[in-house]
Amino acid sequence: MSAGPPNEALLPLLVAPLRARPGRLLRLVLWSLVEAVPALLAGHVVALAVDRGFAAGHPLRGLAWLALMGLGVFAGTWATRQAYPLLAEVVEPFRDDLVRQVAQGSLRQAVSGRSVDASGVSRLTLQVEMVREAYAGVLMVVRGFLLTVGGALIGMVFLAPLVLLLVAPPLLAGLALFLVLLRRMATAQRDVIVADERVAETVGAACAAVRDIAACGAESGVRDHLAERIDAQAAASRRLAALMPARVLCLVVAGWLPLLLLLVAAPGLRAGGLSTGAVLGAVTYVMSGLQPAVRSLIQGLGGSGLRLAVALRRIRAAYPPPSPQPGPKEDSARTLPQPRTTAPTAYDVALTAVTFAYGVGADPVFRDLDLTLPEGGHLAVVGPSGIGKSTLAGLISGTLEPESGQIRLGGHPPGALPPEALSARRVLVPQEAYVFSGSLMDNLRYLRPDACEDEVVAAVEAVGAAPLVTRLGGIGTLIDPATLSSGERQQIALVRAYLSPAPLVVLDEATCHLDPAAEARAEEAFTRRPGSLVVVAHRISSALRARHVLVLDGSRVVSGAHQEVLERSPLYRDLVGYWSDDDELSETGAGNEEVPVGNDVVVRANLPRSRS
Ligand SMILES: Nc1ncnc2c1ncn2[C@@H]1O[C@H](COP(=O)(O)OP(=O)(O)OP(=O)(O)O)[C@@H](O)[C@H]1O
Repeated sequence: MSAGPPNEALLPLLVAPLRARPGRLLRLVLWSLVEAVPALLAGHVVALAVDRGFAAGHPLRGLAWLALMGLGVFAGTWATRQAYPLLAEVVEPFRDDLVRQVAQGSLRQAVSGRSVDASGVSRLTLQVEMVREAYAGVLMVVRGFLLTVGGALIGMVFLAPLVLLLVAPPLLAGLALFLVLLRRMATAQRDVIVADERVAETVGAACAAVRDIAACGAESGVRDHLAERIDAQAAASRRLAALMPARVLCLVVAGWLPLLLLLVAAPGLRAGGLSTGAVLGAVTYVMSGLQPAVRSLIQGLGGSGLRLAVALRRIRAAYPPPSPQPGPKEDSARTLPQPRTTAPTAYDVALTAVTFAYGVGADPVFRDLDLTLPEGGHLAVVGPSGIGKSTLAGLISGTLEPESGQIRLGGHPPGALPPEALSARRVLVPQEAYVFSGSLMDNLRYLRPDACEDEVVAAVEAVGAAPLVTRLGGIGTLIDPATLSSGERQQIALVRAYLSPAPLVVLDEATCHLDPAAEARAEEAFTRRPGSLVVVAHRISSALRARHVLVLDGSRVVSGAHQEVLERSPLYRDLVGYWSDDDELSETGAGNEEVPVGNDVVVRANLPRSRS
């Protein structure tokens, strides 16, 4: 999961749910205006009650004014009751949108061959709940602040405009101070969450590997590593805690300083002609309006607001919304996918001195590997089981990062490309195909939602999945992945990849559950598809179809055209020789099925074990 927030402004994100529901927003504003009545009237009513009632020797009249205020409070409370359900109607769809975003982001990662961190997904869904609560809290606090402070300031304008000069400057200064502080607190809060997650990650990994740690005597190393992360967590928490007292300063400046100035200036105001009631009314506006509103704002934004900002940014960073899909193409272009027109990005592949190992201390699967695949290339990767074919597919596709060396996909490190840009360049179909519950149509065009029905049908035909689609009941049918065989799932994933706009297709034994004829049909379709093709060969026939072959045989890497590799690689000669020596099988071509390249049957094909 990404640790840092994207540079995305939060305000538009928070305002968008309100703007998306203008009717509710209007009703909310109207009820809020009614809610503002007590804040607006408070100072005036007190001034009238004092000047015309209590101070003028008419206590009953004074009480009557205060009773009028009671009516205003009652109206405000009734309006609050009406406004709450409207707030819920804004907040709940906002939560639904976020959940949808997390679910769709996970799906996109799964179908494009990226591994999905299940615990990360569950952490994020918890964060969605946190965002929902915090968003509701922030809406309440900000709305309350605007109503109360707005009402009090307008009330003061009508009561005694001079008072505003004493109240507004410290109020604005305190709020400005708080905004500056809020930015620093948001950064500190994010650091605390990231540090928390790092501790959880280390503890989780250590618990899972406790036997290995004990067996290797690595306890002290793990302990030191964990201690480092706990110290970092404590330091982040201390940094956040150190900022908290500054909130009090903001409250003092924005909430208490206006009151102090008012009290100090009271004799002068009285001497200038302001009545006792008006001075008391101004004090009421500050004490019962401004001050509580400022306190709620500072506490609310400093608590819920920070959680909202950090959690929302992390969700957006982990699962950015998909970029808008291009509109449907002209009818004449609907029969085949057009990768180069929909994704006009470069997609040549270049690996330079790439070294990769699974974990520190493990033997590298590749050391100083160089490989180039120009745009439009067709490469088959051949080698015994466990030699690194899937690892190579992962490196090319950006699901694995090299330990050293460079990988470039269209000139960019694939692992560093944003998910959308990566999906626009390449599609990886792993051995275990991913199919989700839903309509077959949604599954097939998941990587190209704008594909029209003709395009989907053409892709189904091309890949040879028409009998499967007919058997399932047509492309509109709902499917349950659990009822599909591995081969059927592979066919669905192959059509999905064929339809995708990505010009580079990486098939990692993606046809291993198909029979040889079905495999040939699918692979030939991808060969005709515009763009590049990398096939991790399950059968040697895949290599015979490719323009270039890369043989990984443990001690070295041999690549070139079929004939060239045949001359240079004994392993490749063995594989192809076995295939062509078997007359009965070679006549039909179905013999390919008997010479799998990438699993244990290789041993039975008389390949020396030392080569693997
Ligand atoms: N996630 C992993 N963690 C640790 N080691 C791994 C991991 N995945 C693969 N390996 C190891 O890396 C080496 C290369 O594996 P890889 O899956 O790339 O080989 P392969 O040629 O694709 O094999 P196969 O044909 O059986 O799929 C193997 O020794 C394998 O055990």
